[in-house]
Amino acid sequence: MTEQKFDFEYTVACLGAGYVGGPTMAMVALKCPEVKVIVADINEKQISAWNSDKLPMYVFYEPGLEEVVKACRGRNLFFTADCDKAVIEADMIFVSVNTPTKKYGAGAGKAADLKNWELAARHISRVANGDKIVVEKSTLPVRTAHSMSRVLHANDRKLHFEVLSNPEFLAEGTAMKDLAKPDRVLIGGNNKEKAGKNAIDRLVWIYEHWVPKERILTTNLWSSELSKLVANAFLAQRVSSINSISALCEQTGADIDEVAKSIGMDQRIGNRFLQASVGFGGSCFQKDILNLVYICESIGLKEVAEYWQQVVSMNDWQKCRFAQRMVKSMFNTVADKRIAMLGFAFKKDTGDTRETAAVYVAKHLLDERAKIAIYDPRVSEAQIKMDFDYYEALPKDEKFSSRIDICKDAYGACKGSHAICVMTEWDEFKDLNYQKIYDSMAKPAFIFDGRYDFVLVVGFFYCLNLVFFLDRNILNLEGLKKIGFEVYGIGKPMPESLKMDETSVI
Ligand SMILES: NC(=O)c1ccc[n+]([C@@H]2O[C@H](COP(=O)([O-])OP(=O)(O)OC[C@H]3O[C@@H](n4cnc5c(N)ncnc54)[C@H](O)[C@@H]3O)[C@@H](O)[C@H]2O)c1
Ligand SMILES: O=c1ccn([C@@H]2O[C@H](COP(=O)(O)OP(=O)(O)O[C@H]3O[C@H](CO)[C@@H](O)[C@H](O)[C@H]3O)[C@@H](O)[C@H]2O)c(=O)[nH]1
Repeated sequence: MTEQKFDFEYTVACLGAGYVGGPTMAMVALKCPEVKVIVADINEKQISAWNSDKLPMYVFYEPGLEEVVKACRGRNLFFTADCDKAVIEADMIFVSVNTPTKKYGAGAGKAADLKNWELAARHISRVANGDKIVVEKSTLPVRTAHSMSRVLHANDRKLHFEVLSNPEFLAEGTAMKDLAKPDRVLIGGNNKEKAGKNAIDRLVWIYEHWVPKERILTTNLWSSELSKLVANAFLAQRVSSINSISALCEQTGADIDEVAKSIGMDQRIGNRFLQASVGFGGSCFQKDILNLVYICESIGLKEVAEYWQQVVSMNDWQKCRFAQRMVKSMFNTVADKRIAMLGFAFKKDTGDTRETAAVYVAKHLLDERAKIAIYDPRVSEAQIKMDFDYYEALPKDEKFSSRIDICKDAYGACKGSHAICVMTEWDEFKDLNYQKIYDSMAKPAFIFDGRYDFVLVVGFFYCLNLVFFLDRNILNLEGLKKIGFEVYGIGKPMPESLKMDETSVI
């Protein structure tokens, strides 16, 4: 991308051009035309994807993103693999590198792996030619800023680096909307010192271009770092809570739709994040809660650690429960049966598959020797293959192609299958011709709906105009029953035939 010459008032760079770094910086560039924005990544492939004419949808499918990138790229938004140049040019450097769960050594399976963050900090310290503001955009354990400040200052050139925490709260699939109209922007800094206050003011100035001042919160560093972990823990806790109740509904005849609506209309509880599902996925919830658990364990807060651990354990149980329900319903065997999996992404409107519930359900079914036919409108075959490897979902000595069939559409996946499981709430799954699908399947034809979608309903309550969500399974379960399907919906009263199977011995 050739760079045109403009006099920019200020330059920001971002190390890490992933799901967060790319969209976040694109929004800064859109809203702050006088600011030059450079997004740098050590992964050259990633950078050439951002610089390509059409953003590869399997890499960055995010509604509204392409339009913003096209409007700003080459004007005040630049993507580069030259991280040195980005650091040298920038007054402020966001660090938005990945901080996955550590897989080795102390804290393996729980603690955040800070390797990338430390490398980025060392890089900045090594090549910077002047004082810089360094902004934590990645999600990090509380008190990371302290360690990072030490790493950054371990240079012999007497440079000063002011570290801020500015965690990101966007959700994938709605990232551009979330960035354009955030509930709040959180900025943590050393608000006791002049340099810290100046740095906070600079970052506030950026966001003030489009975010109302009252939505920009400034706090101390540790509150900001911790708030990000806590926000995700609370959100995930709601999903695990409603999922725990979904199991109770299935056994008692209560209906999870009705329960969620009834409790959600209580304004103290609120109606969002009450959609029961096969389990939460995505790169953040599990990782961030485990990180919180690890921090609590490390400082001896055993009871607090156990409390939050249960949110993840409940989620694991829900994924497993869903897969077991499938096996039990299908006469306790799925060996050599073709099972159509509709959706593989961890939620709709994204091609992201990190920690997707689909791969865990698939693993369980493959252990039971099923054959799986997968269709997802935004996830490539290569990505699915990588996920099966990464999560070791395929039994040893089994070839991917002998057990997994990646299909071009839902009809192809369902054809000849004994069962369908809906793993992602893609809108297109609501409008399929289910009669045609039923006719093409082995009988009895089962359908297991692991997802809820919602319709927005505007209701009037006294004089107040209340907006609430009415939950429902992604599929019209009653309609499917009329066609002849054996239907299972999360949190729906279980049919008597399935209840019988529940008590049977494998
Ligand atoms: N994905 C989300 O929805 C989301 C939302 C809020 C916060 N977060 C947090 O933001 C951070 C980034 O998440 P993500 O989903 O964008 O990750 P990602 O894996 O999509 O992107 C991270 C990028 O950083 C690059 N990178 C790694 N080390 C680097 C270095 N030293 N210099 C330059 N580039 C480097 C990688 O090549 C990769 O492209 C994580 O801490 C995550 O927890 C993610
Ligand atoms: O009622 C609900 C809501 C969500 N989910 C599932 O929970 C997961 C996470 O969904 P969501 O939070 O919408 O997506 P993420 O992109 O993972 O966003 C979360 O994680 C980000 C990374 O930290 C944060 O920035 C966001 O604020 C936070 O919502 C997905 O599998 C959803 O299907 C449910 O099962 N039921």
